[in-house]
Amino acid sequence: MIVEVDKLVAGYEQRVLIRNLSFCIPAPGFIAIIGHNGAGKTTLFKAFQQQVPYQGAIRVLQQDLHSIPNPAAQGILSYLPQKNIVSFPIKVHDLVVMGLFRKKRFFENYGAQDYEQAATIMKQLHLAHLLDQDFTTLSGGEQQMVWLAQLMLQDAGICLLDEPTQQLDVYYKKQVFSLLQDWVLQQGKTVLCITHDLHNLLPMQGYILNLSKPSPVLERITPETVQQNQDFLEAGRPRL
Ligand SMILES: Nc1ncnc2c1ncn2[C@@H]1O[C@H](COP(=O)(O)OP(=O)(O)OP(=O)(O)O)[C@@H](O)[C@H]1O
Repeated sequence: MIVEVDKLVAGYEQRVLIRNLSFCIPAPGFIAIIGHNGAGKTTLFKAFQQQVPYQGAIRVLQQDLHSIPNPAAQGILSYLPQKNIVSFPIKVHDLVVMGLFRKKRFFENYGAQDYEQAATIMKQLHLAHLLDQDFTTLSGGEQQMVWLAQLMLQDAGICLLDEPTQQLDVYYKKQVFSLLQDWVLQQGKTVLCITHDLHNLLPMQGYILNLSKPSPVLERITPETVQQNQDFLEAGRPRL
């Protein structure tokens, strides 16, 4: 079992957002996590990172997440947050290369080979022209692509992506979903991706987990399930 969520209950103080959520991902797969604003999608990722208290269990590779010290440093989990702000000038290649952090000792510098790896990833994403630019001068969408490149370099088995296509134009949205599909099918990664871009899911192989439903379960992505979930979300928001 790659990921197993068992009777998960999580939220903030008086407000329970995730009630008794259970699902299993037995083999590498793509899971689109959808739901209304405030449904608890990011909160689910926070539970994966032990940033909110929860009841129930989250197991990865048959191990309770509570018992794995720093899963990011071990290459088990990587996480791309919704907002990732950098407020100081830094070259794009210096930011991307940091994806190799777990292969470095504290204060060890990145070398020529590391920068080559960073450049290769950026070429794969057709973003090599940005390598030498100051990250803070890039457009929101370009910045998002750079974070994805850094996450690719981390090379973790399970990737948690919080709205990775939020600021992207239609071309890049399509590219990113196709890239995520390649991560799963060719590299055996498991990708949990929060998204509001339901129509981009149509060509994907994988599952939908709709956290706005009263009892969310993994639903295989088909034109019918995408439409059914779109209709469900458009029909109204649950009362809080
Ligand atoms: N630290 C916190 N303390 C109290 N409430 C919080 C905290 N963080 C988030 N919330 C609330 O929990 C609810 C769910 O937040 P969450 O970020 O999980 O939603 P989401 O499904 O990811 O939404 P969106 O689609 O808007 O990103 C929101 O109403 C939010 O205001």
